[in-house]
Amino acid sequence: MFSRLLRRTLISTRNFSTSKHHNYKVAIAGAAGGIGQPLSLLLKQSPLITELSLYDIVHTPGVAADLSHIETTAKIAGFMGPENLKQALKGADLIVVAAGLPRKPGMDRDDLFKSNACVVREIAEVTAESAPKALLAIITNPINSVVAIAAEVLKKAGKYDPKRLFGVSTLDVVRANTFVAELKGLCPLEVNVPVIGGHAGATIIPLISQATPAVTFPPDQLQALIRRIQDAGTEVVKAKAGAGSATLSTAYAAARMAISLVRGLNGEQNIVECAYVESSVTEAKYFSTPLLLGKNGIEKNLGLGRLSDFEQDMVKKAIPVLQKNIKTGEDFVINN
Ligand SMILES: NC(=O)c1ccc[n+]([C@@H]2O[C@H](COP(=O)([O-])OP(=O)(O)OC[C@H]3O[C@@H](n4cnc5c(N)ncnc54)[C@H](O)[C@@H]3O)[C@@H](O)[C@H]2O)c1
Ligand SMILES: O=C(O)C[C@H](O)C(=O)O
Repeated sequence: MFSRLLRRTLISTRNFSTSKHHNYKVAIAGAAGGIGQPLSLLLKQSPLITELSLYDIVHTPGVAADLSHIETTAKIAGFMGPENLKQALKGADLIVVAAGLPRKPGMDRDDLFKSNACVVREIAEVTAESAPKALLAIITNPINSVVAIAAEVLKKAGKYDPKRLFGVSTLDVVRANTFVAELKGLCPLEVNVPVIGGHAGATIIPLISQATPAVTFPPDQLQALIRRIQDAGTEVVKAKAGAGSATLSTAYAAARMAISLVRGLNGEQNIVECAYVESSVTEAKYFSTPLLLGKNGIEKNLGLGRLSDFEQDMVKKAIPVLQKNIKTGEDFVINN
């Protein structure tokens, strides 16, 4: 009785539930990490996923053995080391990348580029070879730049489909929902705040004017709220004091995004998530906006919607920053 109740609770969490059952293979790169482990646990709860492939350069046999005892549908397989990456990704419908270094206090996300660029390049190269039709969802920072690396690698291999590549910025939406709910005394599950732009500092643009239910704040409280959403990653990095960055809330957010992508593949209607994707909505080549998801990944980019003057100004300021971040990613592929 208890276990059934627990299972129902886990799989009926917001956006995790589904009525149809199909066979989807999801691969997680970086599966033994601070995000990878709880993300794998959350995805093990989804009845839509029948195969969960766990890849890392360390510890995957242990993580896989542990998860494989859980009484849910997904079959678990663990793969360790680059020589097994091809097999880990083979035939995946969705690949989620949480591999690479996290921040320490005093660093910004761009400081991770040097170490994480190669990791994303390697996984994108093997994706092109092993699972060219997979949706590729990248959590690894700096998202603003590494999504461009994956795109360029896939283009080089002749396998790029802009509808299938996503930078996972769901955590910004999750945080915005939580903080707005706290300030207004609302249930967070009923709040939805689109967050557009990118995933670092001033490129994180919460659209409070488009929140549902509608909410308003005096200007100083609005400024403080936006600043808190933009700095929330740093808030966690500081609190963890050298032990890494957000892992549990990221795993929740990434699981929400992954399940939404799989529900889209499964033909469910009206699945909308914000993510950082190739875009013609602004002058920045990649930009996060709400996306309608479907059988081929992005069904429709829902665009910016109506912005307040303040939000328009934030977009204007974010564009040159994003353009610079994107160029860093593109140049890395050209020069290496
Ligand atoms: N998008 C977001 O919202 C968001 C939120 C939090 C963290 N992040 C980013 O996610 C990444 C992972 O964070 P974490 O806290 O899980 O770090 P972590 O160090 O705990 O885990 C990273 C894992 O990646 C593995 N790894 C390293 N190189 C690899 C490779 N070449 N192939 C496969 N696996 C490899 C490591 O062995 C480790 O298990 C970081 O870059 C972090 O900045 C993004
Ligand atoms: O802040 C970080 O470095 C991790 C992540 O991008 C976050 O927003 O928590």
